[in-house]
Amino acid sequence: MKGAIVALEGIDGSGITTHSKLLAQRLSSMGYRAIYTKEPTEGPVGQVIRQLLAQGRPEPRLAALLFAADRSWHLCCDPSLPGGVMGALEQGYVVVMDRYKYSSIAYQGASGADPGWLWEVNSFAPEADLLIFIDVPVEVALSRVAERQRREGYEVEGFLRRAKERFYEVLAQAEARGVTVVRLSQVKDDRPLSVDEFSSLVLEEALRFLKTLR
Ligand SMILES: Nc1ncnc2c1ncn2[C@@H]1O[C@H](COP(=O)(O)OP(=O)(O)OP(=O)(O)O)[C@@H](O)[C@H]1O
Ligand SMILES: Cc1cn([C@H]2C[C@H](O)[C@@H](COP(=O)(O)O)O2)c(=O)[nH]c1=O
Repeated sequence: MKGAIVALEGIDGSGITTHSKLLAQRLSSMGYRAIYTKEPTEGPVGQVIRQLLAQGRPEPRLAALLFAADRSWHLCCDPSLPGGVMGALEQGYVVVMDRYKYSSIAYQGASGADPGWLWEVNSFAPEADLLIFIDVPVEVALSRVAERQRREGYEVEGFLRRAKERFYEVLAQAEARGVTVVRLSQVKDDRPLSVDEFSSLVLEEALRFLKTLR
């Protein structure tokens, strides 16, 4: 099977890391050649990004260019993957991405950068095959972020509300670019779904998509 990029996206505190890792684990246990990876990476540019995020919100064009540079390294050269993301895809991996280019268009867009320019700056990166957007109320996401020892630059209510609005626009634009987009709410009948319940929903959507590639 040719490889595929399954990108999980959402605002801080929506559970992207949790559910990306669980998805990669569950796909692997079912016999898929699946691998988890994240952006920003732990590579040289990713480390610079972390330093800037610890100080606040970077200037949007600077942030966009740094995230794009980190993405370029991730695609070609990240040693945690067999030949970077592109090498893993060539070897037939399902690459489960804990954030990808769509975070940049939403977050740096919400910071004031022009969306058209953001799409252009990230046009070198292949589109995801499947984009799963984890939809949680901002209040729920914020309550989870509040439990952390340290907050990073984007983890403030007003900004996350803007970023979430931008994500809705990005999802439509991604779909227009041929990406299969699935928006999954973490709340059902006014009740937040547990980690296991939501993880099963994510797996179900991923399996439904992967079966179309066979
Ligand atoms: N469906 C869920 N129900 C309850 N708690 C959840 C759910 N999914 C994730 N969590 C919890 O929410 C917290 C944040 O999850 P996680 O670190 O995966 O968020 P994140 O989206 O990656 O945030 P950030 O992008 O800021 O890193 C964790 O404590 C995780 O256990
Ligand atoms: C890939 C990417 C990420 N961000 C933002 C989103 C988060 O606030 C931080 C760090 O991400 P993490 O999931 O908490 O590790 O970076 C961004 O603004 N632009 C991007 O391209």
